[in-house]
Amino acid sequence: MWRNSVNLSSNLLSLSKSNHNQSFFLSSNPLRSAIIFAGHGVRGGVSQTQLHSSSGEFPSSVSSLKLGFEKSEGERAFKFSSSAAVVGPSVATTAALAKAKDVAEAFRHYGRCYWELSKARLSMLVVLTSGAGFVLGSGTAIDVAGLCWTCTGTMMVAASASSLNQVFEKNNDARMKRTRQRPLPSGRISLPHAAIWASTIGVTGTTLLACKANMLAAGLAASNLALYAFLYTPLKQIHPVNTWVGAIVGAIPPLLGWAAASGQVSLNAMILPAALYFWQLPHFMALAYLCRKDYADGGFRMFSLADPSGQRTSLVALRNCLYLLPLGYLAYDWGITSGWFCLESTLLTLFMTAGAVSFVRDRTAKNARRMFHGSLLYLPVFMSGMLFHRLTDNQQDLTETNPVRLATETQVHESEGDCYLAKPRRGSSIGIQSRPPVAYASVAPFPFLPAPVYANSDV
Ligand SMILES: CC(C)=CCC/C(C)=C/CC/C(C)=C/COP(=O)(O)OP(=O)(O)O
Repeated sequence: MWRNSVNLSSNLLSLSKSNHNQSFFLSSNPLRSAIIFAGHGVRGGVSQTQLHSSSGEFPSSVSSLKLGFEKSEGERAFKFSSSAAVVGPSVATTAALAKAKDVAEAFRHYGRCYWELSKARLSMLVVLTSGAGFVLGSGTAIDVAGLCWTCTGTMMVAASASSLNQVFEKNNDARMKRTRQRPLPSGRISLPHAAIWASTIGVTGTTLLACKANMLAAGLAASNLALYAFLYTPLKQIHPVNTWVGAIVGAIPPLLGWAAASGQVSLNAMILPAALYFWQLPHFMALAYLCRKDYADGGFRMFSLADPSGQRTSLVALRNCLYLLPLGYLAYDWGITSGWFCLESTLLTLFMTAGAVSFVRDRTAKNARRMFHGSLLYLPVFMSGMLFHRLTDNQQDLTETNPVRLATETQVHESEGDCYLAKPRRGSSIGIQSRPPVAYASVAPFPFLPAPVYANSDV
């Protein structure tokens, strides 16, 4: 590290417009500095210039630099007068470096503020759920570009929702240990700046979804933003029902993804949203129990506040774990995944339920934390399992319309370690076709015989 300090005319460079004898100061605000530099066709006049350097860094702010300039018509170059010819370029370099450093610092500072305002890790989880919904809602081929656009749009709208949430909760966040270091309560960014950031990315993300996915996906994203920022957020200070409203907010992104891929929402689009809805209750009940003092300090009316013993909180968590149990079977029954997912999902849910049972029986912080960590594990495993065992339309097609091919391909897949025996996807035109009895008969006892093809099976 080394320090350059510029010592010009009693440590100041005088920046003046010769016509008006007006001084300009290079602001520590990089934007202002940039505007000052870019906005004037100037010739720099520097006198009694002296440079000295000692160990350390560049001055973090150049606000103490005062340069003398003569305005020169049409000349945009940053030029020094001849009296400064010897040291001029060094001074220019130093000033430019200081300015660049200021700009870089501003980028870092605001970048970090935007990252925190966006609750970036939560928003990325939201994007994962939306991406998973997109893949599940895709037929046979996944539109990768569409997936990327959907994820980008979802990220922007989710970031906007989280930023608005912090704009509205600035004072509450200031009173909570967990949140008082956030950009707004800590004063690192102003309220209007945060609001402008939130609005800009919200509008951009929604527009992106409307243009690159479809209006249904954009509508779901915008409605979800409104639900989170304008209903859930104020409800947190009014009524414990907020957790259930928040669970709806968390459940919508996979539906958004499905809608972006397929242009519609149907019953079989609901498995992942339902999983997210029920999953959030044990997750947030554990959090609300562990942080109940903090929430009370912040003025939030969480369910756990009115339940000092934690009994009702733990029962809500357990009940919602149990609601997760049938989802694996439904995913299989509705033709979304193979039977393996039914098995895996059931085991996984039983694992999380065991955590909830321990919490019900012994309501300690340790058990609440265990249930919380179990919930953290649950979601990625559940989603990965669902994606891994998902059935494409072609695979579902095999189950109903071409049993011979099904039998053959099932053998192939069984030998590969995964059998995708599945029921037809509900609501799919493939799944509801009925086949003439002879077609069934051709499978067994003579599976090698081709099934007769009927031009119109209704006849
Ligand atoms: C597409 C779109 C708009 C998606 C939005 C998804 C989203 C933001 C989900 C968050 C769900 C939720 C209840 C979080 C907790 O917020 P909190 O306010 O209780 O958290 P805090 O106490 O940490 O502020």
